Amino acid sequence: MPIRSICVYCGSQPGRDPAYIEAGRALGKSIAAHGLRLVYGGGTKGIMGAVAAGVLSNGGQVTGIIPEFLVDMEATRHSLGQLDELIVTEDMHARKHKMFERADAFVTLPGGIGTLEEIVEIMTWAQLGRHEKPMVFANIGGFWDPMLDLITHMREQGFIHRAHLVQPLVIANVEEIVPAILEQGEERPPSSGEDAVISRL
Ligand SMILES: Nc1ncnc2c1ncn2[C@@H]1O[C@H](COP(=O)(O)O)[C@@H](O)[C@H]1O
Repeated sequence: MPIRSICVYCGSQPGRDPAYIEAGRALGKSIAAHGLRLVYGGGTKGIMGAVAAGVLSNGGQVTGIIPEFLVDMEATRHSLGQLDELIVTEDMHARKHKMFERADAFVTLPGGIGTLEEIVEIMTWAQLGRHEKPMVFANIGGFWDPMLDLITHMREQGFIHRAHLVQPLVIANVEEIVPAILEQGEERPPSSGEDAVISRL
């Protein structure tokens, strides 16, 4: 499956550790350097803004997908105008579906409830066999460890069915994320997904 675009889910806030913003910028830079398009939620603040800035300042392409009601919560409409593609949707459901359609892979940086909901939905759709797109937890400073422990607990307790379909990569080093996705995209067709690239749950 050729990888042309990567959807990044992340916090609309910067978080406490400056490493999160740095990771956002570095991931954006890496996406641009590999000639891929960023698909994201259109936010210009927090880690979302850092990822988009990282892509744009390195000559990359960005699609922002944002529901109408969030546009006016952004700092300036001008900053949204800097994206090379802006899609305004009617509501959150349409936004998430459009992000899914437009992306060939998904990366989750640190974030809050919104970020959590987005990646959990994508994992749910993988479990249901709706897609085989690569999914990555960018485990900056171990941020996702509690979530990964919970998923392991669910699996051990027999609540994750078709577990072979829900095998996100867990990668702590931002520089390794895009290469790992590209490698999985090359390897993957049909029913694979069993081999570890970096580390899997
Ligand atoms: N200002 C915002 N612009 C775009 N999207 C936003 C904004 N604020 C929140 N969101 C939504 O929340 C997630 C990230 O949520 P966190 O709770 O900060 O993790 C983002 O993808 C949007 O769905």
